[in-house]
Amino acid sequence: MAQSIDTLVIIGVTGDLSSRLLLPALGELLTRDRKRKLNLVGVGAEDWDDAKLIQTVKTAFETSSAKGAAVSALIKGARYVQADVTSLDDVRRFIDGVDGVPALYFALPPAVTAQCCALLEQTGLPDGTVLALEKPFGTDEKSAHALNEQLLRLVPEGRVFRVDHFLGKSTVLNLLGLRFANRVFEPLWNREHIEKIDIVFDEQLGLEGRARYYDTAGAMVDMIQSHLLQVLAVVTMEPPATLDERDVRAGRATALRATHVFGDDAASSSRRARYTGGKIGRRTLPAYKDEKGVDPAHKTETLAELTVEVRNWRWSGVPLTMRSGKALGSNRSEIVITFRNPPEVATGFGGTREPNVLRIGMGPDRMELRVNINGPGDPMVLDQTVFTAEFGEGELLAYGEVLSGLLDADPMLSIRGDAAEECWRIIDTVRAAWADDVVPLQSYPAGSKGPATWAPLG
Ligand SMILES: NC(=O)C1=CN([C@@H]2O[C@H](COP(=O)(O)OP(=O)(O)OC[C@H]3O[C@@H](n4cnc5c(N)ncnc54)[C@H](OP(=O)(O)O)[C@@H]3O)[C@@H](O)[C@H]2O)C=CC1
Ligand SMILES: O=C1O[C@H](COP(=O)(O)O)[C@@H](O)[C@H](O)[C@H]1O
Repeated sequence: MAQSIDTLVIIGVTGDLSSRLLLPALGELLTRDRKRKLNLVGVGAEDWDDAKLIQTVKTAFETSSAKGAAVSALIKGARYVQADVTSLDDVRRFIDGVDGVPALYFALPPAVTAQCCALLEQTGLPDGTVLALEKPFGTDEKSAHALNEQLLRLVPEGRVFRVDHFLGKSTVLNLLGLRFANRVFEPLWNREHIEKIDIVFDEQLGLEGRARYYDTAGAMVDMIQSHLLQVLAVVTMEPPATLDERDVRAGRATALRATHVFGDDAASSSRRARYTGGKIGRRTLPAYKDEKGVDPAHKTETLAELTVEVRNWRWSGVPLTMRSGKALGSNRSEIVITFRNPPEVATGFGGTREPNVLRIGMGPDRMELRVNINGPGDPMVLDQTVFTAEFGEGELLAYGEVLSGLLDADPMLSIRGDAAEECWRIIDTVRAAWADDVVPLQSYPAGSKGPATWAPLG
């Protein structure tokens, strides 16, 4: 812990992200770091007061069993400021009231964040201020670039945190150790030995009342543009010399710069679909188009798939497919690495010819390696056996890792500005093809595996 922030200002503290994800993770972090001294200021448009904020913080902290000196001190001093952060006077008021060096966490709709940042150019910021912005960062490559320029007028790059909580997931962090601290995987981690890589994030969750945001985002922007491309960057990056943010972020950004839609053909490399009514366990879900707040004219996809390639010596020609969707029959969150078959298997062997497969689960955090061995019974008949390892849960929730980096001013888990733009560059041609209806919007019943014609991944 190398604390450099005195006050965490959560702007949009009355919203879902703050109460469901940020505050519980903060409680967990303060439970671990008992010596951390942190003030909390909540900013929101709602007519709340300090007592209401404190009650919200306590309720959120209970969900992560937060306790200890740092927790009690933060709760005692928590302060609420009612403000419309698109009003210059209101922004000036809450900035002037901040003690010490602040981290401003924008837990706001992205368009409101951009408006607020424009006003901060007029008010100025205390020395050392750190800014944390949620995804989606911009709405396309051009707007992400403009937002980067705007932020750099406020603070230097090292103090801008473009948050992607998937980078804080313990399995994604474990990937660094798995890849770069072992002799057995890295020499095989290339086009000579790997046939394909699939990164899958299927959810049973449906819209969950998030139409205001999701109906203009869809699965491609909500999950692939941000989270899954970041996972892909960690899977495909070159070994960093150190875990310093300069090496790790440069490694991820370089991998993303080399990433392109497979064959530059958005039509054959992407698929999209939207759920119709159905049952997930005991829950009955209406069709997405009938959910409250949805405008069917947006043709928002709730399931997206995209195959890309990383154009460098290591990965040339290897298809990397990302898929994410909502209202599916089961939760599935994993990276699946399928190896090429051996060049020759001795004549005389019977049994399986399945390839070696490495599965890395992103919750539950586990690893599974499938290998062919002379199994029980006839020794000339090959069987596939599975080595498994439980990674165990990380010390902190993903947002706890993110907040820890933010409060200690270590941007290793933050997306560098150029990388944020690259992620839009990668998907922008696909979104244009979808807008032109080059790729049909298919459908699948809620609770199913997706459209019946889609081949399963991994
Ligand atoms: N919720 C989630 O699971 C996740 C969210 N995110 C990202 O986090 C961000 C916030 O999302 P989420 O919390 O879900 O959204 P919500 O709509 O639940 O919360 C946004 C908050 O911002 C407040 N707000 C809006 N305009 C203003 C304004 N002018 N002045 C002051 N406060 C304002 C809203 O207040 P009011 O309701 O009164 O308008 C609301 O409390 C988004 O960028 C989202 O993509 C990222 C990962 C997960
Ligand atoms: O950011 C988001 O992530 C969640 C999934 O993340 P998890 O940490 O809850 O597993 C996803 O449901 C949501 O749509 C998306 O906005």
